[in-house]
Amino acid sequence: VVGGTDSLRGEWPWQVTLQVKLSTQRHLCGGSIISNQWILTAAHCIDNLENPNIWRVYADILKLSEINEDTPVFKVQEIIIHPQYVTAETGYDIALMKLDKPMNFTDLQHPICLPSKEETNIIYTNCWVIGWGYTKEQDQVQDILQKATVPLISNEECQTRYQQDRITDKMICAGDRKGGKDACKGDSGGPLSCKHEEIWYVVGITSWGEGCARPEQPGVYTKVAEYADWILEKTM
Ligand SMILES: COC(=O)Nc1ccc2c(c1)CCCCCCC[C@H](NC(=O)/C=C/c1cc(Cl)ccc1-n1cnnn1)c1nc-2c(Cl)[nH]1
Repeated sequence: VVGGTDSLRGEWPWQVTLQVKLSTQRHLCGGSIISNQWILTAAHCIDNLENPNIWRVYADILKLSEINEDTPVFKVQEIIIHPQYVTAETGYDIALMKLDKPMNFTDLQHPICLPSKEETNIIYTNCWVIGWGYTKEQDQVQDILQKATVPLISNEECQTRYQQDRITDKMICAGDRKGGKDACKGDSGGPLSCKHEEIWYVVGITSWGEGCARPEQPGVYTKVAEYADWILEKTM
């Protein structure tokens, strides 16, 4: 996250770090707890990593350095990638991971609400991008989970910023016109979390953008409300 600050422990109890264990293990993407056995993330995180057995899911983590062999970990029994996904820029950048066992919820690890399809005309004014990603374009993954507020912008304005791409109605954009705050490498798959009438919703999934926090280059997120039916069909 560019332009963010350190999160507090328990501030984002639905945020998980999705890690891949090959010869070594490392953070790959963010994800959101949406039920006791399902994690929501971006399909592009799974590119060429479709084998569920290599994934490790950690919840209730503030610092990546707190993860070691003794840290409670979830394995993944199933990965569902949206059937129309090809690349992040062309959309359908959404995937589900089924945990090998149901998670016990605590104050520090529990789900975020899904926005419902009917609520696609809510004006969200309190949205946060969260992650352990880079704080500038050439950087490295951060130890402490970062947070930054970003304003949602209209798809019409977003389309004017991305003439080479098609900003579809299943995408949502966020960022200040002057830049400065945005997701960056290592944040993708994580939630764009918006608080509305005292309840938090996963309004977006961090997907793509041209550089990080550049002026007039907003972040592009998968618009979760447009996939409510698909998520319920796959997870119920
Ligand atoms: C020590 O461990 C590490 O360093 N891990 C580790 C460290 C970094 C990375 C990995 C692992 C995952 C790579 C493959 C999967 C994922 C591949 C794509 C992914 N993109 C993003 O996270 C955000 C994109 C993004 C999103 C918005 Cl909304 C706006 C601007 C964006 N950016 C534009 N340019 N940069 N960001 C990414 N993630 C990384 C890179 Cl490198 N790129």
